Order: sequence, then C-alpha cells, then structure tokens
Amino acid sequence: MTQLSESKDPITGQTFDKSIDFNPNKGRLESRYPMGVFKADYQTQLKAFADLGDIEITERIRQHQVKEGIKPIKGVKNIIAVASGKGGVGKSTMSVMLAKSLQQLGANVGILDADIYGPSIPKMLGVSQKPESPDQKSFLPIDANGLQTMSLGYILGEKDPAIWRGAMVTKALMQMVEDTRWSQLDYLIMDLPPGTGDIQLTMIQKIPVTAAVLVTTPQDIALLDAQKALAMFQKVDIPVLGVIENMSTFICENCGHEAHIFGQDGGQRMATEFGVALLGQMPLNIDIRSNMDKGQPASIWQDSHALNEKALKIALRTGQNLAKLPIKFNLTDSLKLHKI
Ligand SMILES: Nc1ncnc2c1ncn2[C@@H]1O[C@H](COP(=O)(O)OP(=O)(O)OP(=O)(O)O)[C@@H](O)[C@H]1O
Repeated sequence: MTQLSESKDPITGQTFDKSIDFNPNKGRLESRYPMGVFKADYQTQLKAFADLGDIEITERIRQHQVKEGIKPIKGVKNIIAVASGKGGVGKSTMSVMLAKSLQQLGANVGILDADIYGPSIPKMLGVSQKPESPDQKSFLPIDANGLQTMSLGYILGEKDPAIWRGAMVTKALMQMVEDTRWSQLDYLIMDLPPGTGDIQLTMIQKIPVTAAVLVTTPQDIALLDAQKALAMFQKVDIPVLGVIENMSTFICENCGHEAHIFGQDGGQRMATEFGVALLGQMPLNIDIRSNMDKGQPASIWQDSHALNEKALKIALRTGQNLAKLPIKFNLTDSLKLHKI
C-alpha cells in the first residue's frame, strides 16, 4: 500500500496523509472519506499522478477512536460536535449545511440537536413530528429527507422553554443520544449549545465525541470566543478538525460589491495562529436565512444553488481531516490484515 502522504489533494488543497490507501500496482484506491461528486475529478488527477490506466476508487468510512473509557453509541461510527464560543454565529445553520453536504457526498448522516436551550434544528429541517417509541424504551429518529435526526425540540415543542439546570440537561441529552435507534450512521453531527461553560464541557466528556468543528464569524469578539472553544476541546483531548468562518462577506445583489461586514480573514488568522485547519468560508447570503427559516435546507445545500459547491468542499475537508485520525481497533479488519 502506498500512502499519498506527500501529495496535496487537488480539490481541497490539504494533504492526503493517511486519509486514503493507494495501491498503484493494482490501480486501486480506498478512500476513508466520502468523495461523491468529486470522485471523477479524483480519478482524473490520480491517473496523472500514478501515470497509470483507470483508477478504481472505493469509499469506506471507518470508525475512529474516542477517548478511553467512553463507550461508542450503537449505530454511530463517528460523532462530530459543532461548537462556537459565541451565540448567533450560525452554528446550527453550519451543522445542517455539514450534514446535508456529507449526505450529498454519499455518507449516512444524522443530526443531534444538543442545543438544549434553543433547539432550532427541527425548524431548519422542516420537521416537527414527535418521535415514535414502538417499545416504549427507545425512540426512532425522525427522518428529514434521509437525515436521521433527534432533538428535544421534537419532544418539547418549539415554544416550550427548557428551564433546566445543568445536571438535568446533560442527563436528558445522554438519554436522547443513547435511546435513539440510530442506524448505520457514518457521521452524527452534534449541534452543541453556544459557549464554553460547564454544560458544554460535561456534554463533550460524557458523549463519545470523535472530533469537533468550530464555527466563528471573522469578528474579533467571535474569534476570541472560538479560541476559548478550541481550548475547551484541547483540554479534554478531543481533536478539532478545523474552523468554518461563517458570514465572511456580503455580496450586494444589486451592484455586486463585496463588503466585509464582520471584519476580514479572521478565520484564516485563527487557523494560522492556532494551527487548526480553515475548513472554508461561507458568505452572508439571504437565501441561507430564508430557506433555513422555511425549513427547506435542500434548496440551498443541494440542487444547483451557487453556494452548494462551497458547502461540499467544507464537508470534504471535514471528512478528510476526520479520516486522518486514529482508527478504532476492529477485530475483523485486523484479521483481514493478517491474512494479507
Ligand atoms: N451565512 C449566513 N447567511 C445568512 N444568514 C445566516 C447565515 N448563517 C446563519 N444565518 C442566520 O443567522 C441566524 C442565526 O443562525 P443560527 O441559529 O444557525 O446561529 P447559532 O450560532 O446556532 O445560534 P444560537 O447561538 O442561538 O444557537 C439564523 O436566522 C440563520 O438563518
């Protein structure tokens, strides 16, 4: 097996390092992240790299290690926590974007709304029904066009305020995660409550989070809070896959002028200074606001919307960075390896 560790990915600009196995003699490549619509581009680029005929590409998303002593959730390979130090930066919007885009790339995806004080995921996905519990013990996740989802919002209703105390919040969340019958998920995107307090810290310590993604705006104040979120994950040894800079610029629909409403290149500065990847930048765009308010995520994070490709590349980088992390030991894989 050859690792293309020295090479740069032609689409995302990141190194391949451990995220794929490539066997040039057999013209076979196994990718550990979903490639979806980019597969044909990879095939062309890799053909040139290896100076070979056709390259056969297969995608197999592995389960990665979580912190010792925490049991993985049944039916879920990897949990990606989406966090922000500050409220209102678009964390839930970016969680839905990531989930829809990973799904488009071919992965099996779920969303867990852990933003227990302001569950906005049901509204953004346009679903509101109560989850069924056929055995009175566990819940079936709600299907939102192929995404498996669970939120306290389904159970409480949008307008019920959750005035709960810390311990109750984490207990309710743990129950929600464990008692949901997730089915064969490659990624479960977990939308955390904003901030870096005790509640967030307890959540990421109790739930088997594989890695985290940070959302910030380019504004100094949001960046300072994003750095606090980074420190929180580092403190508990959860790898951070990178930063999404949301509301990067605003392009005027009438004159095309690009304005840096919340400052410029803050995400890039944070990435450089703290050694985390910049997963991508998402502009301030009225279609994002209106379609998410209407509960129609597919009209923006799918189909032919101009921002869809941007979103797909953010998801691709996220999948790639996760694929570089240590794999959970798996007896079947290990036996296969020994046979070879
Ligand atoms: N790139 C964007 N362009 C336009 N509107 C956006 C963008 N990102 C988010 N929004 C809008 O900003 C508002 C806040 O977004 P969202 O609820 O995702 O933020 P949040 O960080 O999860 O907030 P909270 O702190 O309350 O959990 C929403 O109305 C959303 O539609």
